[in-house]
Amino acid sequence: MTTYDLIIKNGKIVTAESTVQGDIAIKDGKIQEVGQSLEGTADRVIDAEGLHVLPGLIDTHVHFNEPGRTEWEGLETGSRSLAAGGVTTFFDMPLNSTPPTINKKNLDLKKACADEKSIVNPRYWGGLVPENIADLKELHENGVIGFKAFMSPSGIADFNHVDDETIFKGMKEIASLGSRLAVHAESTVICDQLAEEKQKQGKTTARDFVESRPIISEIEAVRRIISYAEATGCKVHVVHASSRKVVEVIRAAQERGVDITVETCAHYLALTVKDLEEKGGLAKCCPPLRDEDEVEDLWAAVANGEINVIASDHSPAPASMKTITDNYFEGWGGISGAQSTLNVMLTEGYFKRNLPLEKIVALTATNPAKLFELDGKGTIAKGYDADITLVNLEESFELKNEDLFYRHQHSPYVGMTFKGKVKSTIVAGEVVFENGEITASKKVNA
Ligand SMILES: NC(=O)NC(NC(N)=O)C(=O)[O-]
Ligand SMILES: [Zn+2]
Ligand SMILES: [Zn+2]
Repeated sequence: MTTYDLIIKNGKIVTAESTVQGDIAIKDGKIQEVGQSLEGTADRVIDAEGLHVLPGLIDTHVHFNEPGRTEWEGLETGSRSLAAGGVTTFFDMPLNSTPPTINKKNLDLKKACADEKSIVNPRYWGGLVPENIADLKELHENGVIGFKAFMSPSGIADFNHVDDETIFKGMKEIASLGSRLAVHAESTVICDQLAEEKQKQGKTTARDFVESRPIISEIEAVRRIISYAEATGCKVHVVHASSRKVVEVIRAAQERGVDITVETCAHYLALTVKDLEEKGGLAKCCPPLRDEDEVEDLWAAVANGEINVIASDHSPAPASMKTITDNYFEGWGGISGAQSTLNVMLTEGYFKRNLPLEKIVALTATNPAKLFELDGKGTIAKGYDADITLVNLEESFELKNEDLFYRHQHSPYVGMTFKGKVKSTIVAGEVVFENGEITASKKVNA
């Protein structure tokens, strides 16, 4: 009889294709067998009767800010929060860490931190900034997922946004490497001009801030990047699209044969301008939250297969930087949400809008694995990595600050009631989170 490290028995196994009751046998970090009534013994057997068993989520967009800005988050707290949220792999953004990931030396620094501290699988975006086109090749050779550029100011002094000339040159280089450019697509001209007008008139409410970063600003930047993609052949991934109107522009380009994909984030599907008004800085991000009709339209885009991936864009900061008294142009733009993506998708998607579980798995695990060529990840099947999360769909809970594993225990999702609770998260066969506790063997004393 075969001996395994772990057997997960009798769960409802969800993949992008189907949901089937069965067992999963794991050894040496890999899924060895998936099937009904598997034979064999194991060091540990988890009874998953009544639970759903999903591939661990792949969060393609987080800012963990390490090295250099761990007072905002860090790889230990950041990765723990992911484990608690059922996420087993993350792609860390090149900015907010200091130094930013814009050359191999800096990438090596970040890798060393993650190797020491992360309890889930790390991957890295490289940055494209006006100063580093000569470094892209080496970053690519050292395994970055792709390159992230800002088309408008990033809010971080050591990560400059790209002017049109740099982005064009960068895209030529990235195309020659066969890699992909991820863009923060907002128009500097539109946002800067509108913000200046508003502030001159003393208009600084949440609504004023949102109006200074309108959907057309995203559309303008996306249209420009599409033109450059068509001219250079560079593959493009638009991050955090806040509206279906942005997605429609991308769809039209896809239909012409442009290799362009799109991410949206849980907060654009769960929160509105009203939350920004009520919760203040906790709900401030760029592009900003939109109104309810936009949220519904974005869900329609999700249901219709128009979105490739859903990420958190976890961009945390200390409470002092998130406090807005009356000027919404002040205060850090970035949402703390890494722990809640699956909760949002289950509560707002599966339960409220009948979005099938299989689609949630596709958007949060299978699609990102395929798009970014992560071998052995993104589904539950023989030979794949044993990156898995177990969820109880019957359990509801109200999210409390003390439930959060972030360095700063705040989030616009606090106070919301979610249905569907993560019970365990397994990374390469090791249970790293179980019943509300981190159980990973990796211990960090930093
Ligand atoms: N420097 C950041 O972390 N920026 C992030 N901030 C947001 N989304 O508000 C982002 O992804 O643009
Ligand atoms: Zn961004
Ligand atoms: Zn981001």
